[in-house]
Amino acid sequence: MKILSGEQLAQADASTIQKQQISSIDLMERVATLVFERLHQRLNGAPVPIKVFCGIGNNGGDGLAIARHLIQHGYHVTTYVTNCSKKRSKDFLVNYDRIKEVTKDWPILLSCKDDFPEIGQQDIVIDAIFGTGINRPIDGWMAEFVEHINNSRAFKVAVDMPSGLFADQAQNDAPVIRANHTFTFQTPKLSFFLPETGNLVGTYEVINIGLDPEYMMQVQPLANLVDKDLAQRMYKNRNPFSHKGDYGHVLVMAGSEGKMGAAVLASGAAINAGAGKVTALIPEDGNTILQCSVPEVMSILSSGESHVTNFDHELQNYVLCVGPGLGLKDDTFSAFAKAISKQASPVVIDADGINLLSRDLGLLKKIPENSILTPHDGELKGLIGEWKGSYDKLSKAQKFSMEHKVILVLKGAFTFTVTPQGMFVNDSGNPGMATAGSGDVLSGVIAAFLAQKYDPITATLFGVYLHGASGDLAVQTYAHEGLKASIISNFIGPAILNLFRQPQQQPPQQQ
Ligand SMILES: NC(=O)C1=CN([C@@H]2O[C@H](COP(=O)(O)OP(=O)(O)OC[C@H]3O[C@@H](n4cnc5c(N)ncnc54)[C@H](OP(=O)(O)O)[C@@H]3O)[C@@H](O)[C@H]2O)[C@H](O)CC1
Ligand SMILES: [K+]
Repeated sequence: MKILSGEQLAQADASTIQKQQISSIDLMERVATLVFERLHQRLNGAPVPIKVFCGIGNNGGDGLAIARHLIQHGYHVTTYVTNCSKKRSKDFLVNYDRIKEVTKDWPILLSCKDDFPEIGQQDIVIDAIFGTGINRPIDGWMAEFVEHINNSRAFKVAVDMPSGLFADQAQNDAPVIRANHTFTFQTPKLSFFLPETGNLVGTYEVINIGLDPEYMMQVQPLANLVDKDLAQRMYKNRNPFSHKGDYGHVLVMAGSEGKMGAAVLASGAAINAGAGKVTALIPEDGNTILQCSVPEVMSILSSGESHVTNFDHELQNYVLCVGPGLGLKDDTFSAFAKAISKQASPVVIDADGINLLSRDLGLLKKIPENSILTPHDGELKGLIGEWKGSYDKLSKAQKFSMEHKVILVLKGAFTFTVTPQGMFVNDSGNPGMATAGSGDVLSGVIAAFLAQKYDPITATLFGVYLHGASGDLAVQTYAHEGLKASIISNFIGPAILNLFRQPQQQPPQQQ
Protein backbone atom coordinates (compact mmCIF):
# COMPACT_ATOMS: atom_id res chain seq x y z
CA MET A 1 0.00 0.00 0.00
CA LYS A 2 1.30 3.43 -0.91
CA ILE A 3 1.86 6.10 1.73
CA LEU A 4 1.14 9.51 0.22
CA SER A 5 1.77 13.06 1.38
CA GLY A 6 -1.08 15.43 2.29
CA GLU A 7 -0.47 17.26 -0.98
CA GLN A 8 -0.62 14.07 -3.03
CA LEU A 9 -3.89 13.09 -1.33
CA ALA A 10 -5.37 16.45 -2.30
CA GLN A 11 -4.25 15.80 -5.92
CA ALA A 12 -5.80 12.31 -5.77
CA ASP A 13 -8.97 13.97 -4.51
CA ALA A 14 -9.00 16.45 -7.43
CA SER A 15 -8.22 13.74 -9.97
CA THR A 16 -11.08 11.57 -8.62
CA ILE A 17 -13.55 14.43 -8.86
CA GLN A 18 -12.51 15.04 -12.45
CA LYS A 19 -12.33 11.43 -13.69
CA GLN A 20 -15.20 9.83 -11.80
CA GLN A 21 -17.44 12.78 -12.52
CA ILE A 22 -18.34 12.94 -8.90
CA SER A 23 -18.74 16.29 -7.13
CA SER A 24 -16.57 17.02 -4.10
CA ILE A 25 -19.67 17.08 -1.89
CA ASP A 26 -20.64 13.59 -3.10
CA LEU A 27 -17.11 12.36 -2.42
CA MET A 28 -17.39 13.78 1.10
CA GLU A 29 -20.72 11.99 1.48
CA ARG A 30 -19.11 8.74 0.33
CA VAL A 31 -16.35 9.18 2.93
CA ALA A 32 -18.74 10.10 5.73
CA THR A 33 -21.01 7.14 4.95
CA LEU A 34 -18.09 4.73 5.11
CA VAL A 35 -16.99 6.11 8.49
CA PHE A 36 -20.55 6.04 9.80
CA GLU A 37 -20.98 2.39 8.75
CA ARG A 38 -17.88 1.37 10.67
CA LEU A 39 -18.98 3.29 13.76
CA HIS A 40 -22.49 1.84 13.54
CA GLN A 41 -21.08 -1.69 13.22
CA ARG A 42 -19.25 -1.26 16.50
CA LEU A 43 -21.74 0.84 18.46
CA ASN A 44 -24.73 -1.15 17.30
CA GLY A 45 -27.18 1.54 18.42
CA ALA A 46 -25.71 1.97 21.94
CA PRO A 47 -27.15 5.04 23.69
CA VAL A 48 -23.74 6.54 24.48
CA PRO A 49 -23.26 10.32 24.35
CA ILE A 50 -21.31 11.17 21.19
CA LYS A 51 -19.63 14.56 20.83
CA VAL A 52 -18.55 15.43 17.30
CA PHE A 53 -16.00 18.28 17.12
CA CYS A 54 -15.77 19.79 13.63
CA GLY A 55 -13.30 22.27 12.20
CA ILE A 56 -14.16 24.65 9.39
CA GLY A 57 -12.45 22.90 6.47
CA ASN A 58 -13.27 19.63 4.75
CA ASN A 59 -12.30 17.53 7.77
CA GLY A 60 -14.97 19.47 9.61
CA GLY A 61 -17.33 18.86 6.66
CA ASP A 62 -16.72 15.11 7.06
CA GLY A 63 -17.50 15.48 10.76
CA LEU A 64 -20.83 17.24 10.11
CA ALA A 65 -21.89 14.58 7.61
CA ILE A 66 -20.89 11.75 10.01
CA ALA A 67 -22.88 13.49 12.77
CA ARG A 68 -25.92 13.70 10.44
CA HIS A 69 -25.82 9.95 9.74
CA LEU A 70 -25.46 9.16 13.44
CA ILE A 71 -28.41 11.41 14.35
CA GLN A 72 -30.49 9.86 11.58
CA HIS A 73 -29.86 6.44 13.13
CA GLY A 74 -30.96 7.53 16.58
CA TYR A 75 -27.61 8.13 18.27
CA HIS A 76 -27.27 10.75 21.03
CA VAL A 77 -25.12 13.28 19.23
CA THR A 78 -24.01 16.80 20.09
CA THR A 79 -22.20 18.60 17.29
CA TYR A 80 -19.71 21.42 17.85
CA VAL A 81 -17.82 23.67 15.46
CA THR A 82 -14.45 25.05 16.50
CA ASN A 83 -14.89 28.57 15.25
CA CYS A 84 -11.21 29.41 14.79
CA SER A 85 -11.57 31.58 11.69
CA LYS A 86 -14.24 33.17 9.51
CA LYS A 87 -13.24 31.01 6.55
CA ARG A 88 -15.35 27.96 5.77
CA SER A 89 -14.85 25.42 3.03
CA LYS A 90 -17.64 25.10 0.46
CA ASP A 91 -18.46 21.53 1.40
CA PHE A 92 -18.36 22.34 5.11
CA LEU A 93 -21.10 24.91 4.46
CA VAL A 94 -23.24 22.44 2.50
CA ASN A 95 -23.05 19.94 5.36
CA TYR A 96 -23.66 22.69 7.91
CA ASP A 97 -26.99 23.23 6.15
CA ARG A 98 -27.75 19.56 5.67
CA ILE A 99 -27.54 18.75 9.36
CA LYS A 100 -30.67 20.86 9.82
CA GLU A 101 -32.58 18.20 7.88
CA VAL A 102 -32.21 15.77 10.79
CA THR A 103 -32.13 17.89 13.93
CA LYS A 104 -33.43 21.14 15.33
CA ASP A 105 -30.19 21.62 17.26
CA TRP A 106 -27.69 23.77 15.40
CA PRO A 107 -24.05 22.81 15.94
CA ILE A 108 -22.69 24.65 18.97
CA LEU A 109 -20.02 27.21 18.12
CA LEU A 110 -16.87 27.15 20.25
CA SER A 111 -14.86 30.38 20.18
CA CYS A 112 -13.02 30.62 23.46
CA LYS A 113 -12.14 28.77 26.63
CA ASP A 114 -15.46 29.62 28.30
CA ASP A 115 -17.26 27.64 25.60
CA PHE A 116 -15.47 24.34 26.29
CA PRO A 117 -18.05 21.62 26.98
CA GLU A 118 -17.58 19.11 29.74
CA ILE A 119 -16.49 15.78 28.33
CA GLY A 120 -17.57 12.75 30.36
CA GLN A 121 -15.69 9.51 30.75
CA GLN A 122 -18.50 7.59 28.98
CA ASP A 123 -18.54 9.98 26.00
CA ILE A 124 -17.29 9.13 22.56
CA VAL A 125 -15.44 12.02 20.98
CA ILE A 126 -15.25 12.25 17.21
CA ASP A 127 -12.36 14.44 16.25
CA ALA A 128 -12.97 16.14 12.88
CA ILE A 129 -11.21 19.43 13.62
CA PHE A 130 -8.25 19.26 11.23
CA GLY A 131 -7.13 16.64 8.74
CA THR A 132 -4.50 16.75 6.02
CA GLY A 133 -5.07 20.49 5.52
CA ILE A 134 -3.33 21.50 8.76
CA ASN A 135 -0.54 23.88 7.79
CA ARG A 136 0.77 25.26 11.12
CA PRO A 137 0.78 24.22 14.76
CA ILE A 138 -2.51 24.67 16.62
CA ASP A 139 -2.20 27.63 19.00
CA GLY A 140 -4.18 29.95 21.27
CA TRP A 141 -7.47 28.72 22.75
CA MET A 142 -7.57 25.86 20.22
CA ALA A 143 -4.36 24.48 21.74
CA GLU A 144 -6.07 24.58 25.14
CA PHE A 145 -9.08 22.87 23.63
CA VAL A 146 -6.91 20.01 22.33
CA GLU A 147 -5.53 19.66 25.86
CA HIS A 148 -9.08 19.73 27.26
CA ILE A 149 -10.06 16.82 24.97
CA ASN A 150 -6.86 14.94 25.74
CA ASN A 151 -7.41 15.35 29.49
CA SER A 152 -10.82 13.75 29.23
CA ARG A 153 -11.17 10.01 29.60
CA ALA A 154 -13.58 9.73 26.68
CA PHE A 155 -12.84 7.32 23.83
CA LYS A 156 -11.48 9.45 20.99
CA VAL A 157 -11.99 8.56 17.34
CA ALA A 158 -10.06 10.63 14.80
CA VAL A 159 -11.41 11.30 11.32
CA ASP A 160 -8.59 10.86 8.77
CA MET A 161 -5.93 12.01 11.24
CA PRO A 162 -5.73 13.10 14.87
CA SER A 163 -6.15 16.88 14.67
CA GLY A 164 -2.91 18.79 14.93
CA LEU A 165 -0.82 15.98 13.49
CA PHE A 166 1.02 16.74 10.26
CA ALA A 167 0.83 13.95 7.68
CA ASP A 168 4.40 14.15 6.50
CA GLN A 169 6.45 16.87 8.22
CA ALA A 170 8.21 17.33 11.52
CA GLN A 171 6.36 19.11 14.32
CA ASN A 172 7.99 20.16 17.53
CA ASP A 173 5.71 19.37 20.45
CA ALA A 174 2.73 21.01 18.72
CA PRO A 175 -0.63 20.14 20.33
CA VAL A 176 -2.26 17.05 18.84
CA ILE A 177 -5.38 15.06 19.77
CA ARG A 178 -4.34 11.77 21.33
CA ALA A 179 -6.72 9.39 19.55
CA ASN A 180 -7.68 5.89 20.60
CA HIS A 181 -8.64 4.96 17.06
CA THR A 182 -8.15 6.65 13.68
CA PHE A 183 -10.18 6.06 10.54
CA THR A 184 -7.77 7.20 7.86
CA PHE A 185 -8.67 7.70 4.21
CA GLN A 186 -7.17 5.75 1.31
CA THR A 187 -3.63 5.48 2.70
CA PRO A 188 -2.08 5.73 6.15
CA LYS A 189 0.10 8.80 6.65
CA LEU A 190 3.86 8.71 7.20
CA SER A 191 3.61 10.29 10.66
CA PHE A 192 1.65 7.23 11.87
CA PHE A 193 4.85 5.19 11.73
CA LEU A 194 7.32 7.50 13.46
CA PRO A 195 8.26 7.14 17.12
CA GLU A 196 7.53 10.82 17.93
CA THR A 197 3.95 10.74 16.63
CA GLY A 198 2.85 7.10 16.11
CA ASN A 199 1.35 6.84 19.61
CA LEU A 200 -1.06 9.73 18.90
CA VAL A 201 -2.96 7.71 16.33
CA GLY A 202 -4.07 4.80 18.54
CA THR A 203 -5.06 1.86 16.37
CA TYR A 204 -5.63 2.85 12.78
CA GLU A 205 -7.90 1.56 10.06
CA VAL A 206 -7.52 2.47 6.41
CA ILE A 207 -10.80 3.15 4.62
CA ASN A 208 -10.63 2.76 0.87
CA ILE A 209 -12.60 5.78 -0.35
CA GLY A 210 -12.15 4.87 -4.02
CA LEU A 211 -9.72 7.61 -5.08
CA ASP A 212 -8.76 7.59 -8.77
CA PRO A 213 -6.94 4.26 -9.39
CA GLU A 214 -4.95 5.72 -12.26
CA TYR A 215 -3.55 8.49 -10.07
CA MET A 216 -2.87 6.01 -7.26
CA MET A 217 -1.01 3.73 -9.68
CA GLN A 218 1.32 6.32 -11.18
CA VAL A 219 2.10 8.45 -8.13
CA GLN A 220 5.55 8.06 -6.60
CA PRO A 221 4.75 7.54 -2.90
CA LEU A 222 6.68 8.81 0.11
CA ALA A 223 6.96 5.14 1.07
CA ASN A 224 5.29 1.77 0.57
CA LEU A 225 3.73 -0.19 3.40
CA VAL A 226 4.79 -3.85 3.44
CA ASP A 227 1.84 -5.82 4.79
CA LYS A 228 0.64 -9.43 4.61
CA ASP A 229 -0.77 -9.01 1.09
CA LEU A 230 2.48 -7.72 -0.29
CA ALA A 231 4.58 -10.30 1.60
CA GLN A 232 2.39 -13.07 0.20
CA ARG A 233 3.14 -11.91 -3.33
CA MET A 234 6.89 -11.92 -2.62
CA TYR A 235 6.97 -15.60 -1.63
CA LYS A 236 8.53 -18.02 -4.16
CA ASN A 237 7.22 -21.57 -4.30
CA ARG A 238 9.73 -24.39 -4.31
CA ASN A 239 10.21 -26.74 -7.22
CA PRO A 240 9.48 -30.33 -6.10
CA PHE A 241 12.59 -31.55 -7.97
CA SER A 242 14.95 -29.11 -6.27
CA HIS A 243 17.89 -29.92 -3.98
CA LYS A 244 19.78 -28.02 -1.31
CA GLY A 245 22.14 -26.54 -3.90
CA ASP A 246 19.19 -24.60 -5.31
CA TYR A 247 18.70 -22.71 -2.07
CA GLY A 248 22.15 -21.26 -1.67
CA HIS A 249 24.90 -21.22 0.89
CA VAL A 250 25.14 -18.57 3.61
CA LEU A 251 28.48 -17.86 5.25
CA VAL A 252 27.92 -16.20 8.62
CA MET A 253 31.06 -14.44 9.88
CA ALA A 254 30.23 -13.78 13.51
CA GLY A 255 30.94 -14.33 17.20
CA SER A 256 33.67 -13.62 19.72
CA GLU A 257 34.32 -14.62 23.31
CA GLY A 258 31.12 -14.08 25.32
CA LYS A 259 29.11 -13.41 22.15
CA MET A 260 28.97 -16.80 20.47
CA GLY A 261 25.21 -16.67 20.90
CA ALA A 262 25.07 -14.04 18.16
CA ALA A 263 26.74 -16.46 15.72
CA VAL A 264 24.41 -19.27 16.81
CA LEU A 265 21.32 -17.07 16.37
CA ALA A 266 22.27 -15.60 12.98
CA SER A 267 23.33 -18.92 11.46
CA GLY A 268 20.39 -20.80 13.01
CA ALA A 269 17.97 -18.21 11.61
CA ALA A 270 19.50 -18.62 8.14
CA ILE A 271 18.74 -22.35 8.35
CA ASN A 272 15.24 -21.71 9.70
CA ALA A 273 14.52 -19.31 6.82
CA GLY A 274 15.39 -21.89 4.20
CA ALA A 275 19.04 -21.47 3.15
CA GLY A 276 20.23 -24.74 1.53
CA LYS A 277 23.49 -24.72 3.53
CA VAL A 278 24.92 -22.51 6.24
CA THR A 279 28.53 -22.26 7.40
CA ALA A 280 29.69 -20.15 10.32
CA LEU A 281 33.13 -18.57 10.28
CA ILE A 282 33.87 -18.24 13.98
CA PRO A 283 36.75 -18.01 16.47
CA GLU A 284 38.34 -21.32 17.41
CA ASP A 285 37.05 -21.45 20.99
CA GLY A 286 33.47 -21.04 19.88
CA ASN A 287 33.30 -24.24 17.85
CA THR A 288 31.79 -26.52 20.50
CA ILE A 289 29.16 -23.95 21.37
CA LEU A 290 28.11 -23.56 17.75
CA GLN A 291 28.16 -27.23 16.80
CA CYS A 292 26.20 -28.28 19.88
CA SER A 293 23.65 -25.49 19.47
CA VAL A 294 22.87 -25.85 15.76
CA PRO A 295 23.93 -29.19 14.30
CA GLU A 296 22.67 -28.15 10.84
CA VAL A 297 25.33 -25.44 10.61
CA MET A 298 28.91 -26.23 9.51
CA SER A 299 31.86 -24.27 10.83
CA ILE A 300 35.14 -22.84 9.61
CA LEU A 301 37.50 -21.82 12.38
CA SER A 302 39.46 -18.62 12.30
CA SER A 303 42.98 -18.85 13.73
CA GLY A 304 42.02 -16.48 16.58
CA GLU A 305 40.89 -18.24 19.76
CA SER A 306 38.57 -15.57 21.16
CA HIS A 307 37.78 -13.52 18.06
CA VAL A 308 37.92 -13.78 14.28
CA THR A 309 41.36 -12.76 13.04
CA ASN A 310 41.43 -13.85 9.40
CA PHE A 311 39.29 -14.61 6.36
CA ASP A 312 40.96 -17.55 4.61
CA HIS A 313 38.88 -20.41 3.26
CA GLU A 314 38.15 -22.30 0.08
CA LEU A 315 34.39 -21.67 -0.10
CA GLN A 316 32.91 -20.44 -3.38
CA ASN A 317 29.44 -19.13 -4.21
CA TYR A 318 28.10 -18.11 -0.86
CA VAL A 319 26.19 -15.13 0.53
CA LEU A 320 28.17 -13.36 3.24
CA CYS A 321 26.40 -12.27 6.42
CA VAL A 322 28.89 -10.49 8.62
CA GLY A 323 28.88 -8.79 11.97
CA PRO A 324 26.78 -10.32 14.77
CA GLY A 325 28.87 -10.44 17.96
CA LEU A 326 32.07 -10.07 15.91
CA GLY A 327 33.84 -7.60 18.23
CA LEU A 328 35.98 -4.65 17.25
CA LYS A 329 39.57 -5.90 17.57
CA ASP A 330 42.10 -4.60 15.04
CA ASP A 331 42.75 -8.00 13.44
CA THR A 332 38.97 -8.55 13.22
CA PHE A 333 38.79 -5.25 11.33
CA SER A 334 41.41 -6.50 8.81
CA ALA A 335 39.53 -9.81 8.38
CA PHE A 336 36.26 -7.87 7.91
CA ALA A 337 37.84 -5.57 5.30
CA LYS A 338 39.19 -8.59 3.41
CA ALA A 339 35.87 -10.43 3.63
CA ILE A 340 33.79 -7.63 2.14
CA SER A 341 36.38 -6.73 -0.50
CA LYS A 342 36.27 -10.30 -1.86
CA GLN A 343 32.54 -10.27 -2.55
CA ALA A 344 31.01 -9.76 -5.97
CA SER A 345 27.37 -10.08 -4.93
CA PRO A 346 25.40 -8.27 -2.19
CA VAL A 347 26.33 -8.95 1.44
CA VAL A 348 24.43 -8.48 4.71
CA ILE A 349 26.27 -6.35 7.28
CA ASP A 350 24.95 -6.13 10.83
CA ALA A 351 25.95 -5.01 14.32
CA ASP A 352 29.76 -4.93 14.81
CA GLY A 353 30.10 -5.27 11.04
CA ILE A 354 28.54 -1.80 10.81
CA ASN A 355 30.71 -0.49 13.66
CA LEU A 356 33.81 -1.78 11.84
CA LEU A 357 32.63 -0.18 8.62
CA SER A 358 32.11 3.13 10.41
CA ARG A 359 35.79 3.01 11.41
CA ASP A 360 36.71 3.47 7.75
CA LEU A 361 33.81 4.63 5.58
CA GLY A 362 36.20 4.39 2.60
CA LEU A 363 35.41 0.65 2.70
CA LEU A 364 31.94 1.47 1.39
CA LYS A 365 33.50 1.65 -2.08
CA LYS A 366 34.40 -2.03 -1.78
CA ILE A 367 30.93 -3.25 -0.86
CA PRO A 368 28.94 -4.70 -3.74
CA GLU A 369 25.97 -2.65 -4.93
CA ASN A 370 22.67 -3.43 -3.18
CA SER A 371 24.35 -4.79 -0.08
CA ILE A 372 22.14 -4.68 2.99
CA LEU A 373 23.10 -2.85 6.20
CA THR A 374 20.88 -3.44 9.25
CA PRO A 375 21.86 -0.84 11.88
CA HIS A 376 20.08 0.06 15.09
CA ASP A 377 20.13 3.78 15.87
CA GLY A 378 23.49 3.70 17.66
CA GLU A 379 25.15 1.94 14.72
CA LEU A 380 23.42 4.18 12.18
CA LYS A 381 25.09 7.27 13.68
CA GLY A 382 28.44 5.85 12.61
CA LEU A 383 27.18 5.89 9.01
CA ILE A 384 25.08 9.05 8.63
CA GLY A 385 26.05 11.12 11.68
CA GLU A 386 23.60 12.70 14.16
CA TRP A 387 20.05 13.68 13.17
CA LYS A 388 17.28 15.86 14.52
CA GLY A 389 14.07 13.84 14.60
CA SER A 390 12.80 11.04 12.38
CA TYR A 391 12.23 13.08 9.20
CA ASP A 392 15.85 14.26 9.27
CA LYS A 393 17.02 10.72 9.96
CA LEU A 394 15.05 9.34 7.00
CA SER A 395 16.27 12.04 4.67
CA LYS A 396 19.92 11.45 5.66
CA ALA A 397 19.43 7.69 5.30
CA GLN A 398 17.95 8.16 1.81
CA LYS A 399 20.91 10.30 0.79
CA PHE A 400 23.34 7.70 2.15
CA SER A 401 21.52 4.84 0.40
CA MET A 402 21.59 6.61 -2.96
CA GLU A 403 25.17 7.81 -2.65
CA HIS A 404 26.56 4.39 -1.70
CA LYS A 405 23.97 2.23 -3.53
CA VAL A 406 23.17 0.20 -0.43
CA ILE A 407 19.96 -0.87 1.29
CA LEU A 408 19.54 0.38 4.86
CA VAL A 409 17.25 -1.40 7.31
CA LEU A 410 16.42 1.04 10.12
CA LYS A 411 15.11 -1.16 12.89
CA GLY A 412 12.32 0.13 15.11
CA ALA A 413 8.65 -0.32 16.06
CA PHE A 414 8.01 0.16 12.35
CA THR A 415 11.18 -0.84 10.54
CA PHE A 416 12.00 1.38 7.57
CA THR A 417 13.88 -0.11 4.62
CA VAL A 418 15.58 2.66 2.68
CA THR A 419 16.71 1.79 -0.84
CA PRO A 420 18.02 3.87 -3.75
CA GLN A 421 14.63 3.17 -5.43
CA GLY A 422 12.45 4.30 -2.54
CA MET A 423 11.42 3.69 1.03
CA PHE A 424 9.35 0.91 2.63
CA VAL A 425 7.66 0.68 6.04
CA ASN A 426 7.14 -2.70 7.67
CA ASP A 427 3.79 -3.49 9.21
CA SER A 428 4.58 -6.57 11.33
CA GLY A 429 6.21 -6.98 14.73
CA ASN A 430 5.59 -6.04 18.36
CA PRO A 431 7.40 -4.64 21.41
CA GLY A 432 8.27 -8.16 22.62
CA MET A 433 10.86 -8.19 19.85
CA ALA A 434 12.88 -5.48 21.59
CA THR A 435 15.11 -8.20 23.02
CA ALA A 436 18.79 -9.16 22.74
CA GLY A 437 19.66 -11.18 19.65
CA SER A 438 16.53 -10.25 17.70
CA GLY A 439 18.70 -8.32 15.21
CA ASP A 440 21.09 -11.28 14.79
CA VAL A 441 18.11 -13.40 13.76
CA LEU A 442 17.01 -10.75 11.26
CA SER A 443 20.39 -10.62 9.53
CA GLY A 444 20.42 -14.43 9.15
CA VAL A 445 16.89 -14.41 7.73
CA ILE A 446 17.68 -11.74 5.13
CA ALA A 447 20.86 -13.58 4.10
CA ALA A 448 18.85 -16.80 3.70
CA PHE A 449 16.45 -15.14 1.24
CA LEU A 450 19.35 -13.61 -0.68
CA ALA A 451 20.84 -17.13 -0.91
CA GLN A 452 17.46 -18.39 -2.19
CA LYS A 453 17.82 -15.92 -5.08
CA TYR A 454 15.26 -13.34 -3.97
CA ASP A 455 16.50 -10.02 -5.39
CA PRO A 456 18.17 -7.89 -2.69
CA ILE A 457 15.25 -5.50 -2.05
CA THR A 458 12.70 -8.35 -1.93
CA ALA A 459 14.99 -10.48 0.27
CA THR A 460 15.21 -7.56 2.69
CA LEU A 461 11.51 -6.64 2.72
CA PHE A 462 10.38 -10.25 2.92
CA GLY A 463 12.93 -11.00 5.65
CA VAL A 464 11.92 -7.96 7.71
CA TYR A 465 8.22 -8.75 7.31
CA LEU A 466 8.58 -12.44 8.24
CA HIS A 467 10.81 -11.64 11.20
CA GLY A 468 8.05 -9.37 12.56
CA ALA A 469 5.32 -11.85 11.67
CA SER A 470 7.21 -14.60 13.54
CA GLY A 471 7.29 -12.35 16.58
CA ASP A 472 3.55 -11.68 16.19
CA LEU A 473 2.76 -15.40 16.12
CA ALA A 474 5.15 -16.26 18.95
CA VAL A 475 3.80 -13.54 21.22
CA GLN A 476 0.42 -15.28 21.27
CA THR A 477 2.08 -18.10 23.23
CA TYR A 478 4.94 -16.35 25.02
CA ALA A 479 3.64 -12.78 25.68
CA HIS A 480 5.86 -9.78 25.04
CA GLU A 481 7.95 -10.50 28.11
CA GLY A 482 8.60 -14.16 27.32
CA LEU A 483 9.68 -13.59 23.74
CA LYS A 484 13.37 -14.18 23.01
CA ALA A 485 15.42 -14.25 19.84
CA SER A 486 15.66 -18.05 19.50
CA ILE A 487 11.86 -18.29 19.74
CA ILE A 488 11.40 -15.66 17.01
CA SER A 489 13.76 -17.75 14.88
CA ASN A 490 11.76 -20.93 15.49
CA PHE A 491 8.56 -19.20 14.40
CA ILE A 492 9.84 -18.28 10.91
CA GLY A 493 8.33 -21.47 9.41
CA PRO A 494 4.92 -20.99 11.07
CA ALA A 495 4.96 -17.35 9.91
CA ILE A 496 5.44 -18.50 6.30
CA LEU A 497 2.50 -20.90 6.66
CA ASN A 498 0.45 -18.14 8.22
CA LEU A 499 1.00 -15.92 5.16
CA PHE A 500 -1.40 -18.16 3.26
CA ARG A 501 -3.93 -18.79 6.01
CA GLN A 502 -7.23 -16.96 5.61
CA PRO A 503 -8.52 -15.06 8.65
CA GLN A 504 -11.04 -17.21 10.52
CA GLN A 505 -14.65 -16.69 9.44
CA GLN A 506 -17.00 -15.47 12.18
CA PRO A 507 -19.77 -18.02 12.85
CA PRO A 508 -23.15 -16.76 11.59
CA GLN A 509 -24.99 -14.80 14.27
CA GLN A 510 -28.07 -16.39 15.85
CA GLN A 511 -31.35 -14.64 15.19
N1 LIG B 1 -8.12 13.31 0.66
C1 LIG B 1 -9.29 13.10 0.17
O1 LIG B 1 -9.36 12.53 -0.83
C2 LIG B 1 -10.50 13.56 0.83
C3 LIG B 1 -10.41 14.26 2.02
N2 LIG B 1 -11.44 14.76 2.66
C4 LIG B 1 -11.27 15.36 3.94
O2 LIG B 1 -10.67 16.61 3.75
C5 LIG B 1 -9.63 16.81 4.68
C6 LIG B 1 -8.72 17.88 4.21
O3 LIG B 1 -9.50 19.02 4.14
P1 LIG B 1 -8.92 20.51 4.01
O4 LIG B 1 -10.07 21.40 3.88
O5 LIG B 1 -7.89 20.54 2.98
O6 LIG B 1 -8.17 20.70 5.37
P2 LIG B 1 -8.60 20.63 6.90
O7 LIG B 1 -10.05 20.40 7.05
O8 LIG B 1 -7.69 19.67 7.54
O9 LIG B 1 -8.24 22.07 7.47
C7 LIG B 1 -8.08 23.17 6.64
C8 LIG B 1 -8.56 24.43 7.30
O10 LIG B 1 -7.90 24.62 8.52
C9 LIG B 1 -7.19 25.88 8.50
N3 LIG B 1 -5.97 25.64 9.28
C10 LIG B 1 -4.91 24.90 8.97
N4 LIG B 1 -4.06 24.83 10.01
C11 LIG B 1 -4.61 25.55 11.02
C12 LIG B 1 -4.24 25.87 12.35
N5 LIG B 1 -3.12 25.39 12.88
N6 LIG B 1 -5.03 26.62 13.10
C13 LIG B 1 -6.17 27.11 12.60
N7 LIG B 1 -6.61 26.86 11.33
C14 LIG B 1 -5.83 26.08 10.56
C15 LIG B 1 -7.02 26.23 7.07
O11 LIG B 1 -7.15 27.62 6.94
P3 LIG B 1 -5.98 28.64 6.62
O12 LIG B 1 -6.15 29.68 7.65
O13 LIG B 1 -4.67 27.95 6.72
O14 LIG B 1 -6.22 29.10 5.25
C16 LIG B 1 -8.26 25.59 6.43
O15 LIG B 1 -9.35 26.45 6.53
C17 LIG B 1 -9.07 15.44 4.84
O16 LIG B 1 -8.30 15.28 6.00
C18 LIG B 1 -10.34 14.61 4.87
O17 LIG B 1 -10.88 14.61 6.17
C19 LIG B 1 -12.76 14.83 1.96
O18 LIG B 1 -13.83 14.79 2.77
C20 LIG B 1 -12.96 13.77 0.91
C21 LIG B 1 -11.81 13.31 0.17
K1 LIG C 1 -9.24 14.94 12.56
